[in-house]
Amino acid sequence: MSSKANKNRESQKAIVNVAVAVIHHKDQYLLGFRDAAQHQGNRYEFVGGKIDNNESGEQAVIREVAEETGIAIQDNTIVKLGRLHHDYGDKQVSLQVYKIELTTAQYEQHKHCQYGLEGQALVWVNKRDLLTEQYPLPAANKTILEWLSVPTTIAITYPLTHFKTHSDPRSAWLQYHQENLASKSWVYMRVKDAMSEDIVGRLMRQRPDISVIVSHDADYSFLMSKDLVVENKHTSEQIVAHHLTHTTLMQWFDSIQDSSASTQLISHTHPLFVSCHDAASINAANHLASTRLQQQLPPVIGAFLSPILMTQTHPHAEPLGWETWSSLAQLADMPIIGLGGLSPAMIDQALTYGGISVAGIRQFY
Ligand SMILES: Nc1nc2c([nH]c(=O)n2[C@H]2C[C@H](O)[C@@H](COP(=O)(O)OP(=O)(O)OP(=O)(O)O)O2)c(=O)[nH]1
Repeated sequence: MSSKANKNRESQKAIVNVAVAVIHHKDQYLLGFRDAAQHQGNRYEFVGGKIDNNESGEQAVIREVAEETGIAIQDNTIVKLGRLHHDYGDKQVSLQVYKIELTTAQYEQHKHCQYGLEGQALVWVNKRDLLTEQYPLPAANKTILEWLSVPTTIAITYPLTHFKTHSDPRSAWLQYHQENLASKSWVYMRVKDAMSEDIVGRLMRQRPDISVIVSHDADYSFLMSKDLVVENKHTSEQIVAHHLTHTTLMQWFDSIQDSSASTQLISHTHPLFVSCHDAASINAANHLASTRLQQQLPPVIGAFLSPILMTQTHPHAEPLGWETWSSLAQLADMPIIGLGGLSPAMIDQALTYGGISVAGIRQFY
């Protein structure tokens, strides 16, 4: 084989490790433009570049942002959003993606810069335009946009048993959530009752403003009915993701280890959230995330990692505490959502410890 062919083979096999910086100030996000001559050229990109040998992803992201934009981010909170592998055919990349919020002073200083330090065009775009793909990005970034769609707070419904003293618990559950859920919130419908589809469906019809996460194995096909168009939106569109409990996630993982068992089919239609409590379940979640990317299925967009603190709903579960939670969060290839004894105001603490959102029941409505 010629040395050129050998070289081609080598370059196809080698995975390029890249640090990617999602830099934003509130809803304004910074994009660069990739020159036509570059790999994946003539597209927008997040600031970033190759991770050097002996450099961590975080060190690389600080260096790349300084080299490309002159913005010094070493004192900002740098949160790992996720890691993903993408095969472009001519090149394989492993992206380590970080989210960095600039201070108002940093943003004011750089918001009018039209060119970066390497002569590349820079542009600030609003989040809605970014997520609706008004700015073409490399294909691998599709997953990053899905990760960014996850809001900083997620409300979780009370279990049906919370209303067990009421004469009609299902009506009480429905009325409580209909009246109390915050406008336009993302809500994880955790009813903990096998026969809950009808009340979840009714809540969705009564509150067309909310986006919902539902159990991956519940049957919501009735929401596809032609009649269920509320405020110009089809009710089924309210389902933004499916959810896998810790138990289901581990069952899926066990089934892929055991070649004689049939692997559980998990939603081909929606992105996924999973629940994790320890390193083993995060490992399973990482396998699930990479399997879905390989199969070009909607990605895993978040993992609820719990319990951080003592909770009233799970009084016997040993809390992880912030330090352990943080080291587990670092292992995950997807955005981490803090859960267990938190309030929405604890988002800054969650960011500092490596999470991107907080979730909960009582204080989140
Ligand atoms: N910076 C950046 N790179 C991205 C993004 N999405 C994505 O797939 N990539 C890919 C494109 C490139 O193959 C690689 C980035 O490496 P790079 O910026 O050092 O690549 P380059 O072409 O400038 O480097 P070179 O080979 O010319 O030295 O990661 C993104 O949002 N930002």
